[in-house]
Amino acid sequence: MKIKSVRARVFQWKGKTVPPQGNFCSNAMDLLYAPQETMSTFRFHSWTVVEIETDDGIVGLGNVALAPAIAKAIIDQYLAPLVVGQDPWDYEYLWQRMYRATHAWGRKGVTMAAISAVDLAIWDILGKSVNKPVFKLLGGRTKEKIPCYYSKLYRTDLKEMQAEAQKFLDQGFTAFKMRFGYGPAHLQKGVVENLKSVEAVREVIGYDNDLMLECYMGWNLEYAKRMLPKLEKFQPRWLEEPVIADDIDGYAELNQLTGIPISGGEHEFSLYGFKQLLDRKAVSVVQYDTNRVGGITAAHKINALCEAHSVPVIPHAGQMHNYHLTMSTLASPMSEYFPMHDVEVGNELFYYIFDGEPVAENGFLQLDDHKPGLGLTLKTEYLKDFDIVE
Ligand SMILES: O=C(O)C(=O)C[C@@H](O)CO
Ligand SMILES: [Mg+2]
Repeated sequence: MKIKSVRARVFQWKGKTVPPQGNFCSNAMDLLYAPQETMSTFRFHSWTVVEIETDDGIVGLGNVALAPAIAKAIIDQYLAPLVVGQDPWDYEYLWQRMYRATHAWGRKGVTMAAISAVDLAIWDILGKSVNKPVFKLLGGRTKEKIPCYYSKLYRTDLKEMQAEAQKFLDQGFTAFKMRFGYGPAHLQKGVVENLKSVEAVREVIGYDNDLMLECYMGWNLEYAKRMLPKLEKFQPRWLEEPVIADDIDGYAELNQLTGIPISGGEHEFSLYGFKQLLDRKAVSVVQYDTNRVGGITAAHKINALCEAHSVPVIPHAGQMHNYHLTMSTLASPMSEYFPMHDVEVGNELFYYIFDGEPVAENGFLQLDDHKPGLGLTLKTEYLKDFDIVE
């Protein structure tokens, strides 16, 4: 079997979006004076879809959400020529070819995200060519079904957050991730508001359900050191991305500071990036995203590294490319789960592009043993809401 063609298209959402609401998610731009709404650079309103066709007519689907137009350019100009004419079963060789050919300017960020999209499509081909789901090629079914946590609860009016938490508690979720709205720039009032929001959600879900706290790189070391002791009484399962991804020393200091585990990794890349995080005990939960970190080829290696370090892997974002990694290893106890809703930040855009995503039931997800490859197809229902750039 040989790769015949690589097609990368950018799906640009032009449908309805929920307008940004104030401080609904702390983020790295909060620490700067930013004339526009600070979360604007972290909205995912476009997505690049990669379709790789083989000489015997199998089409593999990959995807990338980070800087999708740039990722497409990297795929078209640099990565596609490296894989066309090659055997997709030589996936390690092809991954190394893409990684080393772009090493001078790649390694992390959008280049590794572009490599991930090509790698996902290759693994989709592999599964389809042997009529097996990808997780069966990685280690098989390690769980009867995948526990997942409800992830949204952006900072809005406290009563609205409580109603949202109650709605999904009633749907059987036993784990919830909420977002802080405030950071160092919002002074002591922001500290009080942050603590109020955690108290409000705990009031609804109680203490026999898990609560995870998301900072999305919006704090700094000094502020996180002030906040962590104040948060201990709420017994969070983890505090996520308190500082920017490059501040590994900051992560490591915070991870030893209190009994609250620090999580991160959705903005880290490659096996080497996670070796650094684990060697320095910077995180207690690893959260790579398989469409960023280097695809399935890289994520599978990182799963083994995490197993050796006894650090759990709970990939960022849910989505099918991550579910296969979680299903295939005991090192990954659960998945993140975004429900489908109106397009807001954009993590939910995946549902408008692809069919095949499992819907959570009572806080669990199921994968089909008999659905080959990643188990996704392109959805046609919302095509009118996208401009598609070839
Ligand atoms: O789901 C996460 O962990 C994210 O970081 C998503 C991002 O949009 C902030 O909520
Ligand atoms: Mg996150």
